[in-house]
Amino acid sequence: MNGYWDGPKPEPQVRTIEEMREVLADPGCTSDQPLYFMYRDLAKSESDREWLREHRIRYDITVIPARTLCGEYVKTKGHYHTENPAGELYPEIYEVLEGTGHYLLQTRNADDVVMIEGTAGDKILIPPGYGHVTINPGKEDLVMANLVSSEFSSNYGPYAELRGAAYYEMEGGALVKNPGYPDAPPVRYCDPVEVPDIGIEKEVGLYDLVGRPRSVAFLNHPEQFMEIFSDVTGGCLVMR
Ligand SMILES: O=P(O)(O)OC[C@H]1O[C@H](O)[C@H](O)[C@@H](O)[C@@H]1O
Repeated sequence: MNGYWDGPKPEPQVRTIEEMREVLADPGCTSDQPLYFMYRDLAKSESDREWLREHRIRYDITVIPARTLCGEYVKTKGHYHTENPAGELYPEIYEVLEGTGHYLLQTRNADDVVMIEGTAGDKILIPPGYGHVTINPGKEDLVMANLVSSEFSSNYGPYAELRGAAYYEMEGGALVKNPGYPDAPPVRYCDPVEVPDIGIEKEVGLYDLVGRPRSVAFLNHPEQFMEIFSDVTGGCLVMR
């Protein structure tokens, strides 16, 4: 992540293949290398850290090296988010800093499966109600940042039980249906978002939203933003 972060750099959390085995297309695959690196709860200064804490927001950077595991592109483990006090599931927003990301979203009962491709500068919204996996389908590292409520936690159980997301992306780009989801519909495709109303734009880095309460309020109060988000995705991402 050198070049994308000039603040204090903590030790990353590292995902190993052992933690990922149950969600891989080939659970018998072996690798002695770490799969991806998560630099969580970053802040460039003490005053930024205080602001992030006050507004209950976390900024993270994740680095996913370009590799395949027994023919499957390396991806994140996959999780759903918990509910906020208003009963809405927490959303999240990503920014691609380098490389290409395939964000594979699915509803809790997998009756909607959506792929969003992002390259440098693109912002990818994970709306309330969707779980997500990020895949690096490229030949270079995928470096991405995210803003998310510091109050949320990740629920990995449903992905683990069904052995991953509804589809596996294999080398060359083929999407192979996970037999654990016999009724999953075909993948739909949506685009990255811009939400100029609240200052989320391609040329504005996510970290630049630190210090702008209006830009990040949706992360803790998604229930107040459902219409805006439905509009900016042209209805492609259904708010649930
Ligand atoms: O938690 P995983 O499914 O491994 O996905 C990895 C990512 O998850 C969340 O979005 C976190 O906010 C990121 O810090 C992390 O990099």
